[in-house]
Amino acid sequence: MADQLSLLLDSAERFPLPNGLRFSYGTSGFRSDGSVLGSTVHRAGIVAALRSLKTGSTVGLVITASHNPVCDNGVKIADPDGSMMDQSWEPFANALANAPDPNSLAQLVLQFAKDEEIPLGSGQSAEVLLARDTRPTGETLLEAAKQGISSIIGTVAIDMGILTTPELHWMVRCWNNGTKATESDYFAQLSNSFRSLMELAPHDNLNFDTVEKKLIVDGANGVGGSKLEEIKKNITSLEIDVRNSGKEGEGLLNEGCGADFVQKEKFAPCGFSLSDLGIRCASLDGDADRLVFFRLIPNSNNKIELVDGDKILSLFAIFIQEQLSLLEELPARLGVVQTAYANGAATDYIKNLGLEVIFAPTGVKYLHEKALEYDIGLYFEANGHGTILFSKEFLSQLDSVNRELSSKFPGSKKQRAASRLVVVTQLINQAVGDALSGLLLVEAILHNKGWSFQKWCNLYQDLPSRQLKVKVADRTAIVTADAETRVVKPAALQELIDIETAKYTHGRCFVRPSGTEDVVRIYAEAATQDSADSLANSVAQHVNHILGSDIKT
Ligand SMILES: CC(=O)N[C@H]1[C@@H](OP(=O)(O)O)O[C@H](CO)[C@@H](O)[C@@H]1O
Ligand SMILES: [Mg+2]
Repeated sequence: MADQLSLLLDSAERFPLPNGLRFSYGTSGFRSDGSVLGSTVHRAGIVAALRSLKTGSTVGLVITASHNPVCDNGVKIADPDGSMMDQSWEPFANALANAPDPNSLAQLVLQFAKDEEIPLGSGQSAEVLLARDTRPTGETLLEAAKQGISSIIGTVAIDMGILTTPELHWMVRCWNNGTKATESDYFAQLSNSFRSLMELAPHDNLNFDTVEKKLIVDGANGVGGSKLEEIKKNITSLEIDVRNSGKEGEGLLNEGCGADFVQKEKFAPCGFSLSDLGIRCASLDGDADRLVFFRLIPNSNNKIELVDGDKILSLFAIFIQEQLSLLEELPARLGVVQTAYANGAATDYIKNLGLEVIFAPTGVKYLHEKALEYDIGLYFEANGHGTILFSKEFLSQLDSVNRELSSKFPGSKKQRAASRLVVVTQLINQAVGDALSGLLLVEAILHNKGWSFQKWCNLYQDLPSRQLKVKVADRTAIVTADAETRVVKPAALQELIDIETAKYTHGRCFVRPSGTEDVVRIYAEAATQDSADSLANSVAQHVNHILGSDIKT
């Protein structure tokens, strides 16, 4: 233990906590300006090493700030099954990130190891897979993570290189399952399962004219574009044109492009023009875990028709439900998880399909957790982050139904439905929402259904909505309940929200503190855009009065 202590102290000495800053493991890990994150990432390395020791499995650590500006960076930890680190460890991660000096850091580690019965210093080995996105501060921060990891005796850091966030999560999951886990395995799994699903399209409802072969993808000048270039080498049935791929001269990461920009601004990203009219387009975020689709609207100054996470979710739900309806021998409890940001029209649409819809607070870790409660759990945030989870029991039943049908009724409708489901389980990234795997699944489903982009858009009409953000002195003064749909503190605020909302047809409004930015977010929905804008504005004024702030859009 003495060796362990001196190793920790020496290592922590090299990464002092910057003066006056506090770090918090928010909705999606620690995030801040990349230049001040050395100590945080070093300490996240320690947390990851301990997590690996505790679980006796490999864990992951990824350095990224997703859709945030290029100067930002961040770090998050993946658990052995590829999901986000168990939330019960977040308070420790927070305490460690803010430990004022090496001594208190070491004491926190020793105490936590004792409380959690982590075999620290026992000779047990541990492993952390590392990855980073393309941000300029990534390389230095990766070194900080490595030093944090190696300050826990017996832990090995394995650098997997520059990856999308979902690739790293996928690798951790495969590594622990003992299945192939390299990047070329990931590419092969995606392209092979995509090809298989395309080939399983019913022969009788195909109309190749309506499903355009061409897709233009905005890579947000992040890490996803170059990965898609690799995947597309093995795909012939779809013509993919990658823009904003992060190559020299193409523009800055997430600036005027990317899924966050497209979804919030409802404008075409840079690099797109009127010559792209009529073509189906998609947009990834900087670390390729979010996905939205869009199409330019003629004569509209680059405005777009948006297909957001809610509509991707609806498409996936319809497709899975359709296959299941052909397979009465395969009963499955299907559940859909959304957040309060889901458009009311989307929720109504999914409920009308006869599906169970439940709500979770913002942040995929919360949605993922709820989706695990079903045989098939589908979850999406409106901003395009989501996936489909299949329970172990369902997967094994599906496998045996598929085998039986393949031997008894090969080529039958039922057998093809079972095969489609099998392929979906291989194409979708079950570790975490993955823009690349989601994109290929969307494309294969549109092809299977013979659906044009228009048909998909027309599933339902979104209710007009408006999002605002307000900077306040202390956003933690707002406490919410019921999956963030109600403010419980300050109570007067909820009363005012209720009074404002009641003034509008189809009015809905909620307020919550962001988990990634120092702001309070306001969301409003109503029958017309003017009403949604006015509802959001009046609630923002109330937030302003009660908490003291400036309104930002
Ligand atoms: C309204 C919104 O889009 N919120 C985003 C944003 O979280 P906030 O807690 O709202 O800042 O970033 C999260 C991480 O990417 C994402 O999960 C979430 O959906
Ligand atoms: Mg992201």
